[in-house]
Parts: sequence; C-alpha cells; structure tokens
Amino acid sequence: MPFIKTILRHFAQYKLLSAIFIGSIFIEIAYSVASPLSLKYLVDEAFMPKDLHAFIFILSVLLSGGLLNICASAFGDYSLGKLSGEMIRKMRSELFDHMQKQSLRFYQRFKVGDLVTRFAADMGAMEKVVRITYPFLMKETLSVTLGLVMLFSINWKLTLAMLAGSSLMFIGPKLLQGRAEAANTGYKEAQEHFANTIDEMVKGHKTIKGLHLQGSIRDRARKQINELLTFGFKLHMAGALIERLPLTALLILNGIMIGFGGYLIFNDDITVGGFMAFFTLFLSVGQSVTNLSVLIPNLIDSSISFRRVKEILEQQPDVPDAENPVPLSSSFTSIQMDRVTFGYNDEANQLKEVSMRITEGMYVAFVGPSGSGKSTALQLLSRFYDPNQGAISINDCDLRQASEASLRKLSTLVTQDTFLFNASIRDNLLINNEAATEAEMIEAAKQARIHDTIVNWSDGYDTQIHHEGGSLSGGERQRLSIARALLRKPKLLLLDEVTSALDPATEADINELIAQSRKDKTIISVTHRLASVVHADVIYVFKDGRIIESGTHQELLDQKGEYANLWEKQIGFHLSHDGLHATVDVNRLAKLPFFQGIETALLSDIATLFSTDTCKEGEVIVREGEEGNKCYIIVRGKFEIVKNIPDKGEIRVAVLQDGDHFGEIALLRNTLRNATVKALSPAVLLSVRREAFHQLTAEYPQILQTLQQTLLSRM
Ligand SMILES: Nc1ncnc2c1ncn2[C@@H]1O[C@H](COP(=O)(O)OP(=O)(O)OP(=O)(O)O)[C@@H](O)[C@H]1O
Repeated sequence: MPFIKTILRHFAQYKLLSAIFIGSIFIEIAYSVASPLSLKYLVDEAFMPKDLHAFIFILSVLLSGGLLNICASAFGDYSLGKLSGEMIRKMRSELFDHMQKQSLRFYQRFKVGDLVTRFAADMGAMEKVVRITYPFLMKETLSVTLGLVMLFSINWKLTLAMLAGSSLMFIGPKLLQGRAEAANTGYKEAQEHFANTIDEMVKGHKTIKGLHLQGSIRDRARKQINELLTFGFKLHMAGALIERLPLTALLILNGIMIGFGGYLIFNDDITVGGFMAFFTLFLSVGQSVTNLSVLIPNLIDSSISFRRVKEILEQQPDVPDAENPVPLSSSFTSIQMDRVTFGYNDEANQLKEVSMRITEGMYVAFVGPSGSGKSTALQLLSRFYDPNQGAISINDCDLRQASEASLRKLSTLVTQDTFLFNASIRDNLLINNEAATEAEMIEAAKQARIHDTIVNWSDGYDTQIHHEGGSLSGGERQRLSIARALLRKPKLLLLDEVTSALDPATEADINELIAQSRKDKTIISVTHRLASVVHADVIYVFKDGRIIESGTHQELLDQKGEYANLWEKQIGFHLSHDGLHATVDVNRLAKLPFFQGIETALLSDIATLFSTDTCKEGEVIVREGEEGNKCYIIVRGKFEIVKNIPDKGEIRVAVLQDGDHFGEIALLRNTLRNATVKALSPAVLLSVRREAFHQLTAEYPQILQTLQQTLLSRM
C-alpha cells in the first residue's frame, strides 16, 4: 500500500526515534512469544521432574523479561507519539500549503464541503492509522512471524497442519474486500454530498428562503441522509463479516489442533509441556492473525482517505511561482496586456487578443455589456490566472516571472465578493499590514465612508465579525474592503464593481475618493455605471472578450459606437440622494423601443405614471409562471433572467443592468411571466402598472395602438 510506504519513508527521517520504536516492539513481541514457550520448560523441566532450582530459574527469567517489557513499552509509546505526531503535523501543513498555492480554478473545482471533509474526516482516518493501526500492524505481523518460527521449532508437523487449516481465515475477508471498498467509497461520497448541502444551506440561507427553496433543499438533504444510511449499513455489515469470519475459522482450527496434537502425544512425537506451549502460542498467534484481519477495514478506510488527500496534493497550481521570482520595484510605471487570450476552460475563450498599456497615474475604466470579459481582464491583471496566449507585464516584467509578494504589495484588487475574516473590524483592516498605524486605519475608514458606522457600533473597531461578515449589509462589507485596500497603500488599485452595492450618496463619495486617489495611484475600475467613468483618462469598451473601442468619454461619444449606445441607455434618469425616489425624462422614455412613435406630450403623462421600486440583492422581482401586470426599467442595479428548463433546472439566460427594461408585454395584457428576474445587487427600478397605464390609454387610445404595433412586431 502506498500509504504504508509513505509512513515508512517518514519514520526513516527520524532514525533514533524509529530505532527506539522498533527496538521496543521487538522486546514486546519477543516477550509475548517467549512467555507461552516457558510453559514447555515449566512443565517438562520443572513440574514433571519436580525440580525447584529449574522452577526458580525459569520464574526469575520470566519476571526480568516482564520488567524489561514494561520499560520497552513505555519508550515505545513515547517514540510512537513523537513519530506519528510529527508525521501528521507535516501532512496537515503540506496539504494546507499546497491548497494555498492553488489558483481560483482549483477552488471552483473542489467545493468547500469536499475540502473540509478531506481535512477533517480523511486526515482523521489517516491519523488513526499512523497512531494506532500501523504500529498494531507492525506488532501483530512480527508476532505472527516470530510465533510461527517458535511453533515450527516445537513441532513442525502440527505447525504445517495448522497452517493448512489457517488458509480458511483469509479466504472470507479476501472475498469481502471489494464489497467493503465500494461501500466505503460510497459512504465517503455521501458524506461529501451532505457536507456540500449543509454548506449551501448555511451560506445561501437567504437565497433559499427568498426563492422558497426549503422544500427542494430538504428533499435533497433527505436523499443524501438516506444514502448515508444505506452505505453506512453496507459498510457496517462488510466490516462485521470481515471480523467474524476469521473467528469462525479459528474455532475449526482449534478442533484440528486438539485432535492432531493428541494423536502426536500418543505417538510420543511431542511432550505434554510442548503441546501446552504449542497450544498457548498458537492461540496467541491466531489472535494476532485475527487482529490483523480486523485491521483490514481500517487500512481500506485510510488508503481511500490517503488517495483523496493525495489527489489534492497532486493538483498542480495553474498559476505557479517562478523558479527564481523577480521582485517588482516598489514604484509603479506601467502595466501592459500584450495580445492576451484566455479561457477558463477549453470550451471557449473569454478574452481574445486583448492588448492595452496603462501607465503611472492613469485612471482607466473597463466598461461593456455583462459577460463581456471586464472582470476576467482585471483578474488576469492581478494574476489570479495566467493567459493562455500573450503576456501581461508590470514595469515591463512578465507577471509569470514576478514574485507574488512584490506584486501584491504593488497592486490590490477589490472585488464585489467581499470576504471578511471572523475577527474584529480592526484585525480585518490591519490584516497582514503591520506597518499601518491606528491613525492611518481610521483615516482609511473615513475615506471609505465607513468610520462613522463603525464608531456607532457598541464595540467600535473591536466589533467582532461573524459568519464572514454576513451580518453586515453589502454596502458595509464593500466599504470595509475598500478601507482595507486603501490602508495597504497600493500603487495600482484594481476595482471590480465596487460601488454596485452602495447607495447613490455613498457611491458619489467613493467616486470622489477615487478621483482624489488619482494623485498618487493608478486606478483601473470595472463598472457598468458610465456616469462614474466620465473623467477617466481612458475607457476600454469590452464586447465578447475583445476591446472594441477605447478613448476618453467624449471621444467615445463622438464615435457613436457601443459606448455611445450604452451611455444613451443610462442617461435620463434622476435619483434622489437616498436612492429611494427615481424619475425618468421624457426623452429617455421616447428611446424605449415600445414607446417609439408616441407623442412627447403623451410621454410626459406616461412618465408621471412610473413609481420607484427598490430591491435587495437576491430579491426576486418577477417570477416565472406568475401573472404580471407591471413593466420595469432598471435605474441602477444588475438583474439576472433565469428560466426553468426541464431536466436542467434554472438556467441564466441574460443579465440586465442600468437602462435595461423588462416585462413590457404586461402593459398590453395579462400573460404569465416567461422567466424569473432576480436582483444581483441592490437595485432601483421604475415601474408602471397596467391598470394605471390603461387609465391613460382609455383617454388616448392611440398610445395603446402604437404600443400594440411595436410589441407585436418585436415578438
Ligand atoms: N470562473 C469562471 N469559470 C467559467 N466561466 C467564467 C468564470 N467567470 C466568468 N466566466 C464567464 O466568462 C465570461 C466573462 O465574464 P466576466 O465576469 O469577465 O464578464 P464581465 O464583463 O465582468 O461581466 P459582469 O459585468 O456581469 O461582471 C462570462 O461568460 C462568464 O460567464
């Protein structure tokens, strides 16, 4: 078994401890084998001839051996504790370090529950083997070997007869081994599936409640619990049978021994003392063999665990460290993408031949439709992935050659998925940044507009964060992560939709902060809200993984291309500072395809019919299959459109954002919604009800006619 080889290799590194351990085992085994043998001498040399001197001599040898055995056992326990403890410590650290080296792809492939099970259950099984099973295996194997030598020396005929009968003991377990392995693998997988369900239930409890998914999650959990029961039972039965069969075989063997042994005594082939010693020693060897067969399920368990841990250790990081990493200089001069092509997998490329050069002090924006590759480009600039083709360099050093520590010092990425550690606010802000002072921390929190909120909490900066920050609002988490990034004083700040979870007032503050930071930082910001990029030095417009336009806001508007279209879509809305009240201009309404051709005066009336709806991240606005009577325009925020496809479940079909609209057919008639619309960020919408709309159309029937014509032509 490869696991045993690993244990041996590890033990070999600690020569003295291993020598003490092996020496102690030899003494223990020699004693346990020699004590039954003493019966032969006691009976034949002391009791039968009634020789007191011989008796005292044998007794003293036995007592001294016993004392030596006790001392050896104590040393053995100590050395084993040290050896196994060290080995497990090394394996845990190795697994942990290896996992840390992995790139994002690895964490997308393996789920949390799966990795936690490997650390907890699999490592636990391996620990049990190193501490208990393996030493036991060594001892029992030695006992059997030495015991057999002794048995042969007492009487070879009886030993051979017994060995022939012993084959019975191995046949049963051998036959059952395959079944036990299958049950064990099934049980481990069922454990993993159930752990993943619990993980989803805990992390996604809001979404589960929001979408009323408790029933389906419960059904899934029940099925998995039942699987655990089934595999658990199979495992139990296979283990029990493997243990019981040898005991039955041992019973038969005892019959053979007494029958054939008696025959040999009658033929003077063995003395009475010799037979008694043989009998006792054989029982002890038999017990050792039984113990060995009991160890088999443990070894199977651990070999599977070992395989699962090995699977992780064999994963090669997608973004490996350079052999001789080059430290980047602490000042930033430029970052460059040179014909970068990249795909998350072999199926498609999410970035195609992307090139750009951004120099010190620039404020650069990546904009474009959802899914066009903006965040992917940012992640490559942060070296979370390496390009499949082309190169990315900072200060003219290829990122693949740059040292990770110097890269992370120079640049910091802030994403939408903010992760906060279960520690105090202070520890979260100062993490891995010992150089930062208390005053700097407060200043960064003030800049990120979170200081006032923190000091209002009863424990202020010592407030403990629980559940990875789940108890904080999305905006609070986002501002904390901005503060954490600012505190690190990076020369290059990469921002991925950092204002998407913020209210308009805070968003304006953060945008102002970004504008101020331009003095001493280079900033690259991914955003879908174009109002915040008007003053950018360069705007790169992404579409289908390519940069299709670039330039300043004005240059791009003049080009009248994709950017100009996106801009048109987003202007014409007005939002109150608190983000609760929105209005829309008539000119903007006139550009909606389904209001085209309606007179401006009537559009002014239509504009007054719209009311403001706000929603939280994860909220469902429109549910597939339900009747709809509202049409929506997104003022700010991101929504996903999901459809329930038979046999496939919910599939995302589109992402809508600022300026997009949905549900317009509801203005005409009562139809069932053909998809579900769910908020991906806090959002503000303008909506109009059919009933309100129809009051107007009753007065001006031409509106309805125009709308009917437009919508029917679009269907
Ligand atoms: N980890 C991933 N594995 C596979 N595909 C991914 C992964 N992350 C993103 N994608 C896909 O890559 C494409 C580009 O995604 P990306 O997030 O870069 O787009 P984006 O322009 O930033 O969109 P958004 O504005 O919605 O965030 C999308 O089709 C997306 O589904």
